[in-house]
Amino acid sequence: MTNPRTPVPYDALLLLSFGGPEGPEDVVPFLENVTRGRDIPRDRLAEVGQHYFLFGGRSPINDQNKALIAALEADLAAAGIDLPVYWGNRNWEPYLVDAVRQMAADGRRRVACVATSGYSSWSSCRQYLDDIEEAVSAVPDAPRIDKVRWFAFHPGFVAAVVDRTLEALAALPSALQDDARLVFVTHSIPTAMNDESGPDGGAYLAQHLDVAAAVAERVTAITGHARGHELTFCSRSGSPRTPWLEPDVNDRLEELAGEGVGAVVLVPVGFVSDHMEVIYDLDTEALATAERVRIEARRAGTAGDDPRFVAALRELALDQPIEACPEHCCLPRTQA
Ligand SMILES: CC1=C(CCC(=O)O)c2cc3nc(cc4[nH]c(cc5[nH]c(cc1n2)c(C)c5CCC(=O)O)c(CCC(=O)O)c4C)C(CCC(=O)O)=C3C
Ligand SMILES: [Fe+2]
Repeated sequence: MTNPRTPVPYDALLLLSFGGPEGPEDVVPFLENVTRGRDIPRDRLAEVGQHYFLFGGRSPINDQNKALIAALEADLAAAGIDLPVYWGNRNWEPYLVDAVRQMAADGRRRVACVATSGYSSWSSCRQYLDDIEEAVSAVPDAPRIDKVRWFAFHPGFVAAVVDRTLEALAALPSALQDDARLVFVTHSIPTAMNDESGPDGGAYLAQHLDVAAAVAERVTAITGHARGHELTFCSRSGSPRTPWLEPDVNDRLEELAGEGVGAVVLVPVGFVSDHMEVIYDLDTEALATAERVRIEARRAGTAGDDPRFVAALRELALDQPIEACPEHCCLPRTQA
């Protein structure tokens, strides 16, 4: 049952995501799933648990994925493509393995997959490939699943982030808008993980710098005003002895205040929806830091279910055969 409108014989689309707790009783088991086999100190876990409890024990990520799926279904229908969309997560229900089981039961043979993570690295790409391999090997007659590689360079993603950035700029007091600095933010990862990311290493950082520069350039062209931009990091975890990518967004805001910067827009370019890392680490923590150091700050939205981003995901999945990552891509050197 292949689709005449797609050049590749995919018979389903799969959205693969992180998953998040639905209520207070889910928080601890969710965190156990996320950190199984990882070197995360106990007090860091307790602290992250508190972030979830502050929001009633519930992450917004599942609702955001439901909205993205509805938008994908509408986009496919408008493009005249008759393909079912399935959903599976790494760390919470609905689990990937159950989606694979359902696809097998429905007779799907070859599936195009997009993950809610737009950059290369073990955490943001390779781990999802491993999840797919594990789920597929656990299900008899599982379909073949091809996952889209890093996608944040896509003009549809960039256009959505540009618009969210312009909206945040416009929400600043008008006297501060022209000089507001664009502070792009993404999830920190261990520097070793960055060194091993992509086919040649260093891809996680390089990709973010490229996408941030593309967004800043569009914002300059549209507003007719060049403003400084830079990349910062949030959500550092792991052992304090392990180096992670820096500067932390909070530390950088303090420095910017010292340099006399009066206004910033935080642009969460590393994330595709306003999930917990965004509503806690940026909206709760970084915006409080900005207030303390007397910087006027606004947080730009994420691509979310912006129609240009949704169309980009459809194009990336279906317009040409999905190219597999090279064997050694994003693998720790000891495993490569
Ligand atoms: C690169 C990256 C992304 C972006 C790409 C992508 O989206 O995939 C991302 C997204 C997310 N991370 C999330 C949550 C968590 N990440 C953790 C831990 C970690 N993340 C890491 C990296 C990333 N994470 C790393 C290197 C660790 C250390 C442990 C390890 O080496 O694996 C922990 C454990 C506690 C802690 O250590 O902080 C939690 C709870 C949620 C869900 C939010 C919600 O519920 O709304 C989302 C979308
Ligand atoms: Fe994470």
